[in-house]
Parts: sequence; C-alpha cells; structure tokens
Amino acid sequence: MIPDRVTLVEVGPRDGLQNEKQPVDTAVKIDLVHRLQAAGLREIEVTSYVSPKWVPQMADNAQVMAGVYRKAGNRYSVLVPNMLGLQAALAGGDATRPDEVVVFGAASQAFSRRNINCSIEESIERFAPVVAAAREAGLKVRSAISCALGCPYQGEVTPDEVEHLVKLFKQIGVHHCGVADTIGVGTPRKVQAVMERALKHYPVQEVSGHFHDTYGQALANIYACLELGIHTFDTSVAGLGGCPYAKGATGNVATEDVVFMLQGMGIDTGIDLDALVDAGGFISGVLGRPPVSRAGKALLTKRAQVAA
Ligand SMILES: CC(C)(COP(=O)([O-])OP(=O)([O-])OC[C@H]1O[C@@H](n2cnc3c(N)ncnc32)[C@H](O)[C@@H]1OP(=O)([O-])[O-])[C@@H](O)C(=O)NCCC(=O)NCCSC(=O)C[C@@](C)(O)CC(=O)[O-]
Repeated sequence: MIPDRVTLVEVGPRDGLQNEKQPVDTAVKIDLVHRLQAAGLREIEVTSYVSPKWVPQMADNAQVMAGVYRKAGNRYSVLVPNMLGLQAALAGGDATRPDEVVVFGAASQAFSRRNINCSIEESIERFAPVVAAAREAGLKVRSAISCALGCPYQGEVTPDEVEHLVKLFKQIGVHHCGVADTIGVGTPRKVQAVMERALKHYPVQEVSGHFHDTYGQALANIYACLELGIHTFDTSVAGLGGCPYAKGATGNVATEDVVFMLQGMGIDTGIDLDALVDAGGFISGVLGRPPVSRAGKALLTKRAQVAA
C-alpha cells in the first residue's frame, strides 16, 4: 500500500554542495540549512567529517554545525568515514554534536576503493568501532550503500552484492539502511528487486532510497519504492550535487520535484513547497545557475509571470 506520509531527508547542504569546485561560504551553508528547516524539512544532512584533502568543500564542517540554529525535534546528520571523523564530529560538544552519523560503503569493490580508499571488508572493519562508539554516544547510525544499482567502474551490480553489504552493516549495529543509486542508472523494477533485499534485514521504516537523477529515473524509482511501502527518501534542494568519485553523476533528485509529486498524490511531507522553492532559488543564485529542479524552475517562472 502506498504510504500516506513520507519523510524527506534533505542532503543538499552535504551531497549537494560537496562537489562544488568554488568554495561556498560557511555563512551560505548555514543560511541554506536555516531556509530548509524553515520550509519544514526536519531531517537534514548538514556536512561531512571526511578528509579535507579528499573533499575540500566540507572542510568547514565544525563551523557549519556550530552555526546552525537547531529546531527542536529536527534531526541533523553528518557523514563520518572513520573514527577520526566521528571524533571530530563529537569534539565540539553540544554546540556541534550531530543527532545522527552516516557511514558510507559501496556495493562494488571498485567504488569502495575510489571513494574511501579501502575494500568493502576493510571498510566494515573500519566502521565497526565507529558504529559502536556512535551508539555509545547515543547517536543514531545510518548507512549509505553506494552503487546499489550500478557502478561507474565495475558496471552491473547485483542484488546479491547489495544484500551482502546490507547484512554486514546490520551485523555491526547500523540502525538504518540507505540504498543509493549513485550514478542514477536504476529503473523501477531493478530498484524494487534491490529494496526487497534491504527489507529482508531492516523494517520498512529503517530503509530509505537515495536516487541521483542522472538518467531521469529518480521519480519513477521513488514511486516504485512507495509501492513497497518505503517512505523515507534523500533529496537535494534545487537538484544540487553529484559525487566527487562518480564522474558525470548529476545531483540527487530535487526536493522540489519530489514534494510536487507527493503533494499531487495527496501524500503528506510537512514541507511548504513555496518556501522550499525560495531555498532552491537562494542557493542557485549563490552558485550562479538556475535550479536543476523542474518543479522549482517552473514555479519560479510562474511567480515571475504573475509579478510582471
Ligand atoms: C576515508 C578517507 C579519510 C581515507 O583516506 P586515506 O588517505 O586512506 O586516510 P588515512 O587514514 O591514510 O589518512 C590520510 C590523511 O587524512 C587525514 N584524515 C583521515 N580521516 C580524516 C577525517 N575523517 N577527517 C579529516 N582528516 C582525516 C589523516 O589525518 C591523514 O592526514 P595527514 O597525516 O596526511 O595530514 C578518505 O578516503 C575520505 O575522506 N573519503 C571521503 C570521500 C567522500 O567524502 N566522498 C563523498 C561522500 S560519499 C557520497 O557522496 C555518496 C553518498 C553517501 O551520497 C551516496 C551515493 O550517492 O552513493
């Protein structure tokens, strides 16, 4: 049955901005988070505590976390690739402490090596103490399984390969299973086949989809997930983003497009589409290009016509 309520995890400030070549001001990143939460987003992936040599754009992680005015009941998450990342995320005490950390692995060996410089097995060895320490600190732990529908280096990725990593993350105590189509090659039936593997090990409320829209399949894939009852999705305002280690990957599916579709289906997200479009217009203006979001662009054009 199609769910009547969907949670969107806004990943624009992290996944969306990590790939920007020009440094984005810390104040802009903080402003973006504020605008997103004002639009009703209650789960926001704010930044990542990764090596600044690998992803320079996220080097101001602690300043961004410290600058965000937290709304009660919201969940603010950060990516951590290793213990150093977790320690850095916790070093600033309450002022910078995330509510959730995301550990990220890949269903393909090749992508694991490119993205986090180790094999899948080594990544699990590295993550096990991180997950234990995060749980000990009272944080929720989410996984991101990259390349679940295809890999830029390996090509095809099978549901068996995805399930293998799902099980490994479950064994080390990860609470939530995020399934990511890093290069956007998934199509609805394939997405369902992979999601069914995740649902064998995690309850539906702890499975989410993360779809890049490179081949224009993201909304169809989200609908395919809804058919399975999955009701949590990562999205990125204005369709920002890409992955530094997946050349040519476009951004995540735009939050505006997903909200527009869900509203049209009568599914509650708690998000104010107008305010969201404003947030998308704001960050697109700063980056000097129009939003990738089709709904965002259409609504901004309509507003301009009304104002003229
Ligand atoms: C995992 C590592 C660190 C291994 O990188 P490495 O070079 O193998 O690490 P190392 O342990 O050998 O350390 C090398 C240097 O990095 C430092 N270092 C080590 N760790 C940290 C840290 N946490 N924070 C800050 N500094 C760190 C460490 O201190 C040392 O500094 P040096 O002695 O040379 O001055 C590196 O590969 C890395 O940071 N990778 C992250 C890549 C990344 O962020 N990718 C994008 C996010 S994933 C994504 O976007 C996909 C997703 C989640 O959205 C889902 C999807 O669509 O697929």
